[in-house]
Amino acid sequence: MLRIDHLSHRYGDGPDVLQDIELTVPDGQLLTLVGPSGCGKSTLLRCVSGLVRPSAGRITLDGEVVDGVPDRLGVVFQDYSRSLFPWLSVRENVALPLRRRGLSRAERHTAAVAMLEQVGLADAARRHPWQLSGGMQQRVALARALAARPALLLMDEPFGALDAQTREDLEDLLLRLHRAQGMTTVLVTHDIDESVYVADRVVVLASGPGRVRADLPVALPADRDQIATRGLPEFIALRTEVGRAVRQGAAVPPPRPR
Ligand SMILES: Nc1ncnc2c1ncn2[C@@H]1O[C@H](COP(=O)(O)OP(=O)(O)OP(=O)(O)O)[C@@H](O)[C@H]1O
Repeated sequence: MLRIDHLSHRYGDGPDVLQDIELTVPDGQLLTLVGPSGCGKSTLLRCVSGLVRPSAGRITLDGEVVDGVPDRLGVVFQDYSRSLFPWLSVRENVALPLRRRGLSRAERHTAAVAMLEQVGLADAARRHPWQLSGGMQQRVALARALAARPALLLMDEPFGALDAQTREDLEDLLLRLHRAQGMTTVLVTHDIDESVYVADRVVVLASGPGRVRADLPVALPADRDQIATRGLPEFIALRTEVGRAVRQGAAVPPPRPR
């Protein structure tokens, strides 16, 4: 279980970016985090990843205080072109984090190939990241994040740079992998439809300073389908509610339409 307890954060002597965040994420939940630009979503993710030490409060993962990068953590960021090592093959990129788990070279090889099969890229194992499309590179990044079977997966706008069709394919891939591995997942997105489509729960942050504005369970059938699910009245009602909470949570209200 991931627990965020009275977390506040400010950079240097600036104003509070996050204020008194309280969240408990049960094991295996897929939580999406949305909110107006600058409300502190990435900062919260950095705190959870142990990369940023919060100014106040604490984070625990399975009861242990997060005060550095947790062992059983996987991360995927938006910028796939910079997150993969261009001089390593796709398989070597995926196998790299497995070194920390003390696996032999042969075991790392086998685990990486198995993971690449799961993301539909077994045939690309010997290629280099720069020889792949953006969507394929992000599949590699996902395979690398999940190869070591993390307990916690953090994703910051992972599909933001992809075209609409590829984005939908990757959303469905994430759902499949999440079902297979059951890792607790926190995904930051700007896309309100995406935040509802992939989630078990949507948390909306308000800005100035960032705090929890809405915490909404997603009561949609577990089997999601890009066309059928998005057409359900429950989906449409929830995306409207999330959209409204995001707009109300912006520090500066958007201009009224003339
Ligand atoms: N390293 C930093 N030093 C100082 N201020 C920072 C730093 N990183 C972020 N901030 C500030 O903290 C606030 C929250 O930024 P953050 O990137 O966490 O928001 P966000 O909700 O992820 O934004 P966006 O949706 O635009 O990506 C912003 O005002 C930003 O300028």
